[in-house]
Amino acid sequence: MSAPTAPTTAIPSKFLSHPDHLGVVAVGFSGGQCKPGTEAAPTALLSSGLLTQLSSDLGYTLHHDDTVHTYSSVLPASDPPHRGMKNPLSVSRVTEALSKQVYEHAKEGRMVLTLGGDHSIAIGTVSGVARGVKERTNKDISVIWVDAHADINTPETSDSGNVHGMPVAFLTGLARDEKFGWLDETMAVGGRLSTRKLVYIGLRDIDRGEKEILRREGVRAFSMHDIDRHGIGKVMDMALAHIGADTPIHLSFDVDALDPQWAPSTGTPVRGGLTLREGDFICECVHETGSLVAMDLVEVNPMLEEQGIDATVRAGVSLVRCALGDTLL
Ligand SMILES: NC(=[NH2+])NCCC[C@H](N)C(=O)O
Ligand SMILES: [Mn+2]
Ligand SMILES: [Mn+2]
Repeated sequence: MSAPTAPTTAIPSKFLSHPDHLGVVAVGFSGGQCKPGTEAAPTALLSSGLLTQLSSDLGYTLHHDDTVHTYSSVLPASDPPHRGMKNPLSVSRVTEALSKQVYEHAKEGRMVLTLGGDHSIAIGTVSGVARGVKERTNKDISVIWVDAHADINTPETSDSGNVHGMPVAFLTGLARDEKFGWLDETMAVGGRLSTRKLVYIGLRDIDRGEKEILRREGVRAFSMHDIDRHGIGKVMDMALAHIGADTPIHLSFDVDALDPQWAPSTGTPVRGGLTLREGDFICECVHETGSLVAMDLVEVNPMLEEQGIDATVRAGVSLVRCALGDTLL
């Protein structure tokens, strides 16, 4: 077995057989919430030259089908609410298809980058990565969820019925539904995501029912309060210590973790968030572990706050570059 080769500046990931190969999946989906626009995010991110930067600056070999997937062939003709969830069948079918795409990259031992789309798509990405990594390395992944929100509502605790507020509940098995039967099968290999293998960073807008779940499950969560108190450096030390060095990491980055000053074009902005530099720092630290196996960038909405689109897209590009090994010096 030959030693894995690293991209120009990036640290080769310990858990990938091809750390310099990057699978890219572009997901044009907005059905996990009610504001149109997140389906246009991948095109905005791609046309800013993100992939060229990843190949020429960072040295990745890209595996991308040059398609922004809308999954129109699997979308149902009618999709009535179910247990209060909006578009349940659409979310289920899209995330099922996405899970397979992501799994194909993960099982080859590539790094996987998914450009959303709203955050409901993480049901597909995390399940696909978990299965691929488990089959290849026999290890369970950890998830670092960077977000203003916890996205751990069950259909019953959710006030909005938007599934982008529920992906963590489905991934952990705190919520189950017969419409998401495929998820039980996909996660049968590695088991559901354990709440002990989940770390939140950037939280500041948590629903009452979610607070109860976080407390009851003892989830490791770093809110903006913790970042103010300890500084982002200490918070990252604590977050990564909780995960440990021998665990593959999936980084799911919701752009609304950043303060709206840096990322205004997003559907559920919350003031008092991370600076862009803090967001980049989180990504740099995760990269430095050498444990990263996948990243999602979600909730960019080019149809909102039109004066802020460029800033939001640039912020997104910067986060991805940092997670994939760009360095300041
Ligand atoms: N991925 C997101 N931006 N989620 C926002 C969720 C907001 C709220 N907690 C809800 O359940 O609807
Ligand atoms: Mn959010
Ligand atoms: Mn989110």
